[in-house]
Amino acid sequence: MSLLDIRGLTLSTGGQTLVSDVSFSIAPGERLGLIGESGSGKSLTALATIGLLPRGFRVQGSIKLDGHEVVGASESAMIALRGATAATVFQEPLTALNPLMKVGKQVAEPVVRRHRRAGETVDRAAVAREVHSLLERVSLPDIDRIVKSYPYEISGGQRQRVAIAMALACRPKLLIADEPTTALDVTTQVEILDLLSGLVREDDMALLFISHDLPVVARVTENVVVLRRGEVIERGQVHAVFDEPKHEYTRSLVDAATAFDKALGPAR
Ligand SMILES: Nc1ncnc2c1ncn2[C@@H]1O[C@H](COP(=O)(O)OP(=O)(O)OP(=O)(O)O)[C@@H](O)[C@H]1O
Repeated sequence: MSLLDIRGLTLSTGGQTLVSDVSFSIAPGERLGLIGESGSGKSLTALATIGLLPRGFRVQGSIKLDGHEVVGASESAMIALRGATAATVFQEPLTALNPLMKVGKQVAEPVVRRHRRAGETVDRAAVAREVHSLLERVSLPDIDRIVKSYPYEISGGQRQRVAIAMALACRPKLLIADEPTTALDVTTQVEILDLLSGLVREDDMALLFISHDLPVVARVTENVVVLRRGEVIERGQVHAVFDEPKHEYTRSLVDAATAFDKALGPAR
């Protein structure tokens, strides 16, 4: 059974159809990239998957997340799925982080939530140990300082590592990463991409990775779906699509990205 199965997804608002008849699925452990230029409907598709579309959207079709229908699901049903089944990392880590709460406390929240869901009681020391090991897994330096820092006291790349640690704390079956490196400089982008890629493999998580950049997607996923103006125009193994794009639009994405690809260097 697919972990995520999207069939005929159509999203419209204010008389405009922004995503049209999109279908794709992700098997457990599979890494799928969703690419397309700005405004092609990538983020709306991701938000629909976790039931977080803005108000006023009409949703047609079906989204099954770990066998549960998301379209028309109640908020309480979605709360049960978010985090535990699908966790998210967004472009701007500040949106995931509370600016007024120290990093250690923020990472502790999903840890405690996960234990509560499992009906387990955990003491403060055990939570602190888990927070420490999560921050270690995302290769943050000087963890004792970082747990006591506010988000504005650490760098953008470090904030994104914290956001990834919070997603990992949920132990999700599916990680949805929406342009997680776009806001970062090229060197930090490469580090975060390689980190994400390694973590997803280690934990055998499935990954829905959203980007406008084909080389970025090629670095972390095996398959790709290409969106243009809300429609799927091409799909396949990422290297096949990269080497021999069938559609002119995909070709233009490949061409535009070549310079960046060179800057990335070889994948680990
Ligand atoms: N709340 C909204 N109300 C109306 N239109 C919206 C809303 N959110 C997004 N859109 C429109 O839907 C289209 C798809 O948006 P979406 O954010 O999914 O694109 P994207 O492919 O993720 O782009 P980007 O790479 O820039 O994030 C765009 O034309 C956008 O302007």
